[in-house]
Amino acid sequence: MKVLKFGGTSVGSAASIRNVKNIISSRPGSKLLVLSAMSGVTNQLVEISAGVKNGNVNNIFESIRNLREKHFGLIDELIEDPSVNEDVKSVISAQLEILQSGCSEKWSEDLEARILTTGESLLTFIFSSYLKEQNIGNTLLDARDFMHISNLENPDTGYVGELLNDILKTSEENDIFITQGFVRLDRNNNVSTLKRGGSDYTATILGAAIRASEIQIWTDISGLHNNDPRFVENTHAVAQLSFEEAAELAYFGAKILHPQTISPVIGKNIPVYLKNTFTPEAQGTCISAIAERKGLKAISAKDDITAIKIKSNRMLMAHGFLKKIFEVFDKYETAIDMITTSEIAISLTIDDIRNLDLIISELEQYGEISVDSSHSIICVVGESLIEDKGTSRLFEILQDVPVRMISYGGSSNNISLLVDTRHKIEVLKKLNEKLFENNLVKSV
Ligand SMILES: Nc1ncnc2c1ncn2[C@@H]1O[C@H](COP(=O)(O)OP(=O)(O)O)[C@@H](O)[C@H]1O
Ligand SMILES: N[C@@H](CC(=O)OP(=O)(O)O)C(=O)O
Repeated sequence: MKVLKFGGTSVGSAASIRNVKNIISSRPGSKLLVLSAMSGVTNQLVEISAGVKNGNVNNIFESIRNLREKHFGLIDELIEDPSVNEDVKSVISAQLEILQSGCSEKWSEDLEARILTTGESLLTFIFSSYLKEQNIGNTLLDARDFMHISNLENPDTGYVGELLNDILKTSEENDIFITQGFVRLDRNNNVSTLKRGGSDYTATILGAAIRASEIQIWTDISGLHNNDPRFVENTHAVAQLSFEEAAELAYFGAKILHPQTISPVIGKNIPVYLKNTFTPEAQGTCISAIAERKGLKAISAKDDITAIKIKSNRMLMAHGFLKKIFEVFDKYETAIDMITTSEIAISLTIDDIRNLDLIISELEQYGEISVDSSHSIICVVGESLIEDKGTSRLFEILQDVPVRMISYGGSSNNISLLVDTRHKIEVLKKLNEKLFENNLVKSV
């Protein structure tokens, strides 16, 4: 079985959905399709949840009306048979009524998750009905029956596999299974999400769970590009990446992949292909166990980074100092991304600032604290990158930009720079021009 994930733009209109149908019907073999909500829908649901939180009821009704029009319009374009059309609309109406009655509840994280995941339920039902009307047999699976993920960072794919395989065994004889991305049940069996963009993660969790032969992530661009195409011109798709290279790029901001997408498949050695729904013939990117070539592959950037500096003379020659600092971050379950030290100071970065005030007040006992928000980590990635003699040019290129921290040597595949977000686009452009366009860094 292969797992194929189609993102919001791939299911964002009737024309795109017809492309998806052509892609799946031209590829033989059994498939598990993971679908996102239509593009823009989850953003609207986020606004609805915010409306419930702030008591802004008028906007909620307006937004639910918009969602109804959008999905009814899609049904009218896709489903011709009047009685099927009507049946599908009545199921969608019922789901929107559940959404609306949920909006009269008191806001909670649980309610927010139920609101946010409605888009995937609506779209998968319409898509499954459309395929059936086109005589393409399929079974719609409710992700809440098997996406039982207690630990978001380290999902138990074995358990998910047991639940899903039991369901697959008793399902009708179909080659095509369809389920919702993004949704999970948490340790208390409440509906929750895999965080924004999480359908990619659903695909790799399910791929690992059923030991799929491969995972395909279909989106609106032909593979992972060597730089962020939203900010930089003349980028190109990277044909092949190792799991480690792709994991670094996803974690450090390459938006095409949810940050945790790669981790479930590394141990299972299942290849992941990134493909374009709108030009399916394009090669895209293959992510697999070994990097086929060494050297620079791509650059990504992760925003909303906060740098914390702890300055203390007590650090001089002292052992155990770093342990105490790390214990504070551990206590507040806050992950550290970058770290540099000198004899009297330590600088580190975090992206989760929910407990920043508490962390700072505890760190103050160890030294003088300074905090810089609105920074970006620029991550330069490639197998054995630091053996590449050309990388020293990186610092010449950036001599005009203030670099707050550098991480070099932690992994041989990655050099990270911390810059003020105001300089991010300038840095991405300069690196693209000098490292790729002038080809200063050669493969080692
Ligand atoms: N390095 C990169 N390579 C490819 N796409 C990238 C990269 N960085 C950012 N992107 C953006 O990611 C988008 C695809 O991701 P996303 O919008 O989440 O798609 P989907 O809705 O299919 O999940 C692309 O349209 C592109 O603008
Ligand atoms: N619909 C969810 C989940 C998702 O992964 O969407 P997409 O595949 O369009 O990034 C979101 O917008 O966050």
